[in-house]
Amino acid sequence: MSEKVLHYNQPALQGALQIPGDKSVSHRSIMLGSIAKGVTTVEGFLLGDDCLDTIACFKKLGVEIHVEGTNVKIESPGIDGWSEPSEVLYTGNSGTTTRLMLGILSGTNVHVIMTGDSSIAKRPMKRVVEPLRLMKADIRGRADGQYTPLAIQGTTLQGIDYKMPVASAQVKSAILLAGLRAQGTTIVREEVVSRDHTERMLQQFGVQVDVADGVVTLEGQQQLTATHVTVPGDISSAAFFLGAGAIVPNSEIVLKNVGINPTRDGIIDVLRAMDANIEVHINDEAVMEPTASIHISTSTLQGTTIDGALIPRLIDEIPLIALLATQAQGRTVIKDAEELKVKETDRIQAVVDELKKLGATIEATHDGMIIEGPTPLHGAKLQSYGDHRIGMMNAIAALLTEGAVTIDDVDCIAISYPAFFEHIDQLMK
Ligand SMILES: O=C(O)C1=C[C@@H](OP(=O)(O)O)[C@@H](O)[C@H](O)C1
Ligand SMILES: C=C(OP(=O)(O)O)C(=O)O
Repeated sequence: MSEKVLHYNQPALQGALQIPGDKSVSHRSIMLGSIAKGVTTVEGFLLGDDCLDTIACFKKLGVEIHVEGTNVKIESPGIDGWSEPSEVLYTGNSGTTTRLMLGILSGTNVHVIMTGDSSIAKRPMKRVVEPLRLMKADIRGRADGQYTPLAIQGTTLQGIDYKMPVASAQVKSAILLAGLRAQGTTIVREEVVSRDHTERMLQQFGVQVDVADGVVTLEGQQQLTATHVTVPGDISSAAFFLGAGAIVPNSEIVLKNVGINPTRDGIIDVLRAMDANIEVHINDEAVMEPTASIHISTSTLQGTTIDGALIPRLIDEIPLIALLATQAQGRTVIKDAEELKVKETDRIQAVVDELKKLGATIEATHDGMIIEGPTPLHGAKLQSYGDHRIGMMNAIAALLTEGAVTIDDVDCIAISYPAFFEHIDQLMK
């Protein structure tokens, strides 16, 4: 665990950044490329620790994967040709890897044991295991399959018609990926729509998936056709610099290659609602995952309310949004965000505790937080709780303080954004 002392002395941020690959799309490119027989190529892959753990899992299943810079070549015998691994699959810190792999592995003919780090060991897996068991999956784990380590014996699955009890793309994706192998039709019904990268990418691999009014339908036993995947930049990574550009004095930033999938772009709506100086220049709407160049400059922000269907569209950006709210005029209310409690750490508690240490006026509620602004922030000793998004929120806060901010663990930031500190330095030149 490496500590870092940040003493930026209130810089102005100027210039352009190329945003690195989207974590959700990168995971899925390896997964679908491994299910498909033949050669799949990926460009713009995120070399974050979570995505590298996904690659390591599929290598253990006998898939050949070569990484060269941000290009990846996947040569797979196809899901029916995977070999039974003699070692445990390690999913690290990645909820996405663990939950989507559960769905994929349930319908294979291999036995696998999966485990992750100490954070994964606390994250709820029953939300995926329960619907998969209804599909006849054979999964065992601690507390009746709630926690890792998990043992999966691949078997023949049945399609399911499932109403989602929680807005979660990981649960939806696990069911759809199991449904691909199942007998009959699989239907997933969402009351609040979660990110749809799996549906989009399945279509790109030639799978017939119907999506209408929050209902996703696919027929089982479809084959995937190997293809080429272009990964858009990660809007969840870009968010930290969108935020920095809006609150650090005398700043003007251009973020290039930002994925603006409408199930992910809630941060743009929030910045607009807060009166930020933001301009979005769309590159090409016709591609599977559209991207844009986003211009942002120092803004006088207003408080806002964030709730309901907006929450899944910005769930990972809430730590950063809370920091923005400390600099906005008036009250910001974040509600309907209980899901934050079951991320890498309890993000409601972590955000409130760390921003309070910096001098913010912020209170936790049962499903979110309430922030009063603007408040000047001062230096402090902060914790990341091994959570990359909390680590990055802390580091962006350090751009505003006169005194130094010490962060206990900055290594965790490499989970989703290995170039994060280089990018801060790039904008300060
Ligand atoms: O499907 C995905 O790639 C993800 C879905 C979200 O989690 P939930 O499905 O738990 O909401 C998100 O928080 C996570 O960072 C990535
Ligand atoms: C919650 C996150 O990821 P995961 O669920 O894949 O660990 C995240 O990246 O913020």
